[in-house]
Amino acid sequence: MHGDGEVLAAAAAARLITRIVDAQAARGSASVVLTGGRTGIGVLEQVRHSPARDAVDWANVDVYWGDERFLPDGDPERNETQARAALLDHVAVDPERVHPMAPSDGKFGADADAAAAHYAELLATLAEPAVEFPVPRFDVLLLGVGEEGHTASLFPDTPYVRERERAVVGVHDCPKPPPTRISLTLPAIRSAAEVWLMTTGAAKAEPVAAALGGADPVDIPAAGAVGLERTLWLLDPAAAPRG
Ligand SMILES: O=C(O)[C@H](O)[C@@H](O)[C@H](O)[C@H](O)COP(=O)(O)O
Repeated sequence: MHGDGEVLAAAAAARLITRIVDAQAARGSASVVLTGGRTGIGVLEQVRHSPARDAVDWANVDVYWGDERFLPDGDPERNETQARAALLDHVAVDPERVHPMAPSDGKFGADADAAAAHYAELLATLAEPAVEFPVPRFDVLLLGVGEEGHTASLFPDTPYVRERERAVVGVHDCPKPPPTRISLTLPAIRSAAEVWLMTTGAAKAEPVAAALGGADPVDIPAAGAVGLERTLWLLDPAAAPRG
């Protein structure tokens, strides 16, 4: 990553470190939901390179994923593999508190729906009692944005972006490879305290403008990604709507 993309990733990394430190000061721990894609992984790399990363008590960070590419364990295209290489392998996270989505050669084999249901159960188990939607408190949920407006692995005009009941779904026939994925749904995403949408480049200007302009999430899934307390768009100049 270089140029404006790198500046954006570094700025987002600084914010992320601050957000985690603040959550830990308030509650003793913090929970972060990671995303895939160049920007999301670029931010994790910037966290790794930041001297301020040592202000975080990494053993008290809960790590989740907002979506995963349903591929074998260790596949270089898995979001988990990339997040570990970018950051998690370099800080003292507690392995018990890192919650990747299942790979396609794990306990559920090639059944992405079963793997998704299992992740939903895990989230429900870790949820605080009496929450509206059965997921843990997420202090910050990171997302990227696709050229056609997808976010996490929720693509336009699919049953998955319309899902209302389940927190996690197996996603099939995705236009962006690989075709099979696992994703949090919009209700799960909307249960996060803060949702940060991060993207760069002119190719993203259109979906960003549509989402900020109040598009229907069925057409532009990123438009439906809203945090309970805050929704933050972190953009470089090329992706930002022109005033
Ligand atoms: O696993 C994935 O592919 C994603 O989580 C996906 O939603 C990604 O964040 C966007 O497609 C943006 O990706 P870029 O930052 O690479 O454009």
